[in-house]
Amino acid sequence: MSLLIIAFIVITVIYVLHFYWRVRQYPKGPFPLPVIGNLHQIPDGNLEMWFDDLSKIYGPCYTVWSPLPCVVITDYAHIKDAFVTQGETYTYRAHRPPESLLQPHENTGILNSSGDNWRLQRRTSLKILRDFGMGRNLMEEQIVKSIQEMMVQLEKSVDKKRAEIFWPIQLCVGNVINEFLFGFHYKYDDCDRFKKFVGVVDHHLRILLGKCSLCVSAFLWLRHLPIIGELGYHRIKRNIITYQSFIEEEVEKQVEKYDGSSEPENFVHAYLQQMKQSAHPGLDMKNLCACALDFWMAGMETTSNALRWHIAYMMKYPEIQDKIRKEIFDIVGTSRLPSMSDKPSMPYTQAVIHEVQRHSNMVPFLGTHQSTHDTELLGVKIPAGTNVLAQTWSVMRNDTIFTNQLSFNPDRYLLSDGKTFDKAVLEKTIPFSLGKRSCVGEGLARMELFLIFTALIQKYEFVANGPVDMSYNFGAVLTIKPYTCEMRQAY
Ligand code: HEM
Repeated sequence: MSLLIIAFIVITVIYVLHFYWRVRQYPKGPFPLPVIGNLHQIPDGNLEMWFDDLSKIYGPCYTVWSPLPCVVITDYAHIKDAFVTQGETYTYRAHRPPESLLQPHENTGILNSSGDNWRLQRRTSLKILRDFGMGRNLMEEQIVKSIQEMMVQLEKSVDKKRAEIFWPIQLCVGNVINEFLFGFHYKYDDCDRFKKFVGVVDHHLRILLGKCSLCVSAFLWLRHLPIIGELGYHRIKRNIITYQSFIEEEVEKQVEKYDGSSEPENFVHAYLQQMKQSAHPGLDMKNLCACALDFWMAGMETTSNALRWHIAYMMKYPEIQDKIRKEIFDIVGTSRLPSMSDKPSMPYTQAVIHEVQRHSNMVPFLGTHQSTHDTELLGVKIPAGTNVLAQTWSVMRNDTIFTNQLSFNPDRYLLSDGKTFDKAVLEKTIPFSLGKRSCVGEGLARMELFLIFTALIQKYEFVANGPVDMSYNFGAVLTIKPYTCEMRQAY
């Protein structure tokens, strides 16, 4: 018995010494405890604020033990050094739950894959996106079609004194992705299936960041325990399985329809054509489904939520709303919808879109990047295999290039002529991240934000029903709380 106790003490001492030896290999952060790391200090919500507060104590590069070591970087210089200057070193993702649960097959798709397969899927998807954006610009046509349907819906069925614009915007953005991926639109009066899966994604983004999932991520065996396993693993997995089957059904339908050689009409067709033409073993059905799932997941909540933020800011700052509408009327008039060819002539509107993205700061930190080998970040040693979490929220909130950072001021993006963009300010506005893993859908998202936002402002004046509440729900995407508004005809 006493031998067992001595063995236990010796093992514990070795473990503790080894743990603190490891702690010294990483940038200094809040003091971690053996086994649990900083888990006891990690707040249940608003992680972005906690990370920001820590950066004021430990600087812009520090480690949080969750209980796995995670290096947090919170300023532009470190993010640029990691993802641009040393881009190749930080392209891997951490292959652990909860992120890895998104895909039914390991290392498939774009969002959570790594290495050669990530490179292949990203390259193929970007090629398809580019092909659809060229020539007659299918992407713009699809967005305009979705806008027209949304406008009809807003005109006929919404109580304009207390309008709820949540679903019209969601369906408009959802239909753009759906049309791009699978070539069909949901009808406004027949979209229960769509609503069900939006609910699944929304739930996923909320439950993803809980403490239980952090524990399971560090100690995989915990998923077999009753409560922690349920909260940190099984409920996330169950939630996402319904969603995966929805995507697989839609892909299947397109596979049956497409002959493999005619002009592709949507992403699934184009990917099938690539499979046939290149015969690359990495281009297969598993990866096709995984990419489609990533696009649905990454492209819908972000863009629809961004548009809801835009309208909320317009209600809070009616004088800015009027100024945009004046620019729209001057350049586009009222007889047609705004188009992408109008964009270069509308610097003020562009400045407002940049400022909404900066100020709402709705993607607080990026998916985990992992270092592939021992390296240094601006002189600080980072061991191979370290998870790096970049908090772009802090850059866009604190960087001194943004004078009066907390005020909402679109003019900060324009030089005194009111037309030329201030490149230094733009450079640090990074809602889509930087470098090799930056957002694949950035071009599409920017097009949607411009076309949908300007179409809404052209047609309606949005007036708040009472004080505008700019608070948000915390999650992987910071979502503005649901609101109603009055919609007055603008012309
Ligand atoms: C306002 C809208 C959007 C914002 C703010 C946004 C932001 C981001 C951010 C911050 C990342 C993470 C980059 C990193 O880890 O370094 C990302 C990745 C990604 N986004 Fe977006 N995104 C938006 C819209 C879209 C759309 C419309 C699509 C597709 C149709 C899309 C597809 C993706 C994909 C596939 C990735 C993973 C890239 C990779 O891991 O290589 N996003 N996005």
